[in-house]
Amino acid sequence: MNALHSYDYDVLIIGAGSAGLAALRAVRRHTQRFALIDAGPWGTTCARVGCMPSKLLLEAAHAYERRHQLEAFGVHGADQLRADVPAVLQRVRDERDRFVAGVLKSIEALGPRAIQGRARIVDPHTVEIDGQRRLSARSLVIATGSKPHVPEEWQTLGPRLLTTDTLFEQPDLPRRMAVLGLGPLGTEMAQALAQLGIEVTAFHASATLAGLADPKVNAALRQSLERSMQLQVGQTPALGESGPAGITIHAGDFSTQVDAVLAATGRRPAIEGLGLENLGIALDPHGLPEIDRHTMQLEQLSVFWAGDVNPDRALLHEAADEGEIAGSNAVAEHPRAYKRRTPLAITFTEPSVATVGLAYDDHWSDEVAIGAVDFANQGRARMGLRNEGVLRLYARRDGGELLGAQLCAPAGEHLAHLLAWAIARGSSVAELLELPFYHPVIEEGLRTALRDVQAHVHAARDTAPPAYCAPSDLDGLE
Ligand SMILES: Cc1cc2nc3c(=O)[nH]c(=O)nc-3n(C[C@H](O)[C@H](O)[C@H](O)COP(=O)(O)OP(=O)(O)OC[C@H]3O[C@@H](n4cnc5c(N)ncnc54)[C@H](O)[C@@H]3O)c2cc1C
Ligand SMILES: NC(=O)c1ccc[n+]([C@@H]2O[C@H](COP(=O)([O-])OP(=O)(O)OC[C@H]3O[C@@H](n4cnc5c(N)ncnc54)[C@H](O)[C@@H]3O)[C@@H](O)[C@H]2O)c1
Repeated sequence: MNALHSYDYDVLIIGAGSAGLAALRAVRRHTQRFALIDAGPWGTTCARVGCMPSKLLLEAAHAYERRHQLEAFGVHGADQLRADVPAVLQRVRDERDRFVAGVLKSIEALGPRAIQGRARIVDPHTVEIDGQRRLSARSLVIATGSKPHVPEEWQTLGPRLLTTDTLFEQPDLPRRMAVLGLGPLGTEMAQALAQLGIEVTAFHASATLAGLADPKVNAALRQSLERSMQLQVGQTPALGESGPAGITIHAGDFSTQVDAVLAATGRRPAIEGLGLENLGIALDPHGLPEIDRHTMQLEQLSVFWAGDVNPDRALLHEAADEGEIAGSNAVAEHPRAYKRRTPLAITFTEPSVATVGLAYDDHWSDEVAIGAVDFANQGRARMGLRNEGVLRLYARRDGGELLGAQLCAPAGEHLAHLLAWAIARGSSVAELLELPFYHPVIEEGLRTALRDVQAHVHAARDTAPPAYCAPSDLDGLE
């Protein structure tokens, strides 16, 4: 790259989250003339209030939930078990703090190149910090993340309104809670709270839970959630009276009283006061620029965009990829276009939920063949009393290329990875059926779904199994 020393820096990265830190790693391979600006708190959303504490809470909840199966396994006395919610939350924070400490250590090592302050863009090469000093750079990376969005009426609840920014800081949780919004985040937290013994009523404005477009998978998730909580889906809840006795919430004819509300009503890009209007580019009605997701470049500017500030795929691995692309292009002579990965999104409920590759569409024509497995009678799942959920596969009818999947299934997070890897490699269903399947494993359920979809595929080539695995042997294994 041309080091144009008329600027203070080669690159300024705004936002030290997972995307900003990935951009930093890419930038450092080429130049040491960079600075990382964050308004704080430092430590990343993922480690502080996102992926890590939420999964820690879910692990505790799932462990406690297993007590319901112990009697059936022949293990007695599980009814004596109690979840100590303050202790659960303390472990969440202790472990979370370890993850955050690792991030903070890497920031400290940057010395003065880590700048504390709120950044505002003045022009495509200039950033103002806290309205005071100005810094200039050849390139900017904007990675300011997102923030919980809570409809105004619920904000009147004051401290009885929680978001995932505040949930994990609670010393204890009340007896009755409402969860508003069952996107991936609300679904995870509603199940965690319910499994820990809190009376949860979950409200969801649409009928589609955890972003699932496939109605059969959605129905399976709904059935599983309803075992531990009261669900009100398909209408927007309204806040009724709130007093010392509780908070009243209505949804149509239904009403209930709770002690606190967790709002999981979506997140919005953190662009307020960022000065995007000073870049001189077109912004949509939400104030967001159009982004080329292969270069992460904003129009022809030397300004790059990464992470949840782009609401397109607000996931950790996508934020990291976008940071890598943005950082690499911020120091490149000419921005390069990078291939993006196969879509993969997981919701860590039990059974877990995933969307892989092409998402289900109600309007698909005959070009897409669908296959499925129901885990109710799947051998290994039954052994572990985890026999619920469905997996649906979508393949190109002509030739059988695997295109996508949605699932709510035992070990779903692992099945989803196998499927994402197969889709990324362009594998056909027939090719996947040639691969080994051990016995007895949950993956045999995936094989059932592969066979089901294969039955609806028009083979493009000779799909006879290889000689070492005759068709009759395959039948015998199930
Ligand atoms: C509860 C929860 C659970 C999640 N679980 C998962 C999961 O299991 N798997 C998964 O893949 N994803 C999960 N996610 C999503 C994942 O956490 C995000 O995709 C990821 O953290 C986004 O990283 P980021 O760098 O874009 O944003 P952030 O980490 O939020 O970083 C943005 C940074 O920018 C700073 N900033 C903002 N504005 C300014 C400004 N004007 N000046 C200076 N600094 C500024 C902020 O202080 C912040 O530090 C979860 C999210 C939440 C909330
Ligand atoms: N495990 C994971 O991968 C994971 C976990 C959490 C979040 N995330 C990511 O974080 C992002 C944010 O997730 P999210 O679940 O917060 O947001 P979301 O936008 O996906 O879901 C919020 C849901 O709340 C509903 N809603 C909005 N207002 C409502 C109201 N007043 N009452 C009831 N329902 C209401 C909406 O219909 C929407 O479906 C997602 O893009 C997701 O990719 C991922």
